[in-house]
Amino acid sequence: MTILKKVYTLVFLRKDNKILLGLKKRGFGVNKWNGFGGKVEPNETILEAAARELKEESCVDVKTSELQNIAHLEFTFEGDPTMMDVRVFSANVFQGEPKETEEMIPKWFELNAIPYNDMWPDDNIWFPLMLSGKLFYGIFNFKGFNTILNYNIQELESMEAFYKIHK
Ligand SMILES: CNc1ncnc2c1ncn2[C@@H]1O[C@H](COP(=O)(O)OP(=O)(O)OP(=O)(O)O)[C@@H](O)[C@H]1O
Repeated sequence: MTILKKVYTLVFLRKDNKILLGLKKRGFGVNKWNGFGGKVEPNETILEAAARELKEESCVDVKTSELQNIAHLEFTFEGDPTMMDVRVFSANVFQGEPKETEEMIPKWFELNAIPYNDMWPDDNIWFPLMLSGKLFYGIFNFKGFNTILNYNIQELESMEAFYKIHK
């Protein structure tokens, strides 16, 4: 039974038909390529957390007004009562060049060369929706960290409308 919910951010930068991913050097998702993000702290908004985590992990600055919320993902892991509630954002306006940090090694990838084999297994399910500009809501139920027991994805008309009914 899911009884706890933790809110996370996940930010993808886009430039010239490329997407910025970071190779996680430690902690949850170590050795996987992913967007940049982490837990929302109690004293900040979700947008502030998204910009802060991007800065901490890649040294890139983004204005919160440039972050477009494109998806809501929910991850559960069999036997773990915590649900990860992940707010996904994309931005194509930002300041500074990505640099390696203690947490991530950043790299731009061509959209036809995304390293799905070295990413979370849910990514190759929902990246195509993100890359075709769709808004969506996905839930994924994992067994361990490599097996998806079941999932469901729904395309959305607008994120605002979704959050009006999904609190
Ligand atoms: C299960 N399938 C998944 N697929 C794609 N992305 C996933 C994911 N599960 C977690 N994520 C993302 O991974 C980051 C973890 O963040 P994480 O490093 O744990 O957070 P934070 O930096 O606050 O932690 P510490 O400060 O190290 O405790 C965070 O962006 C979160 O959205």
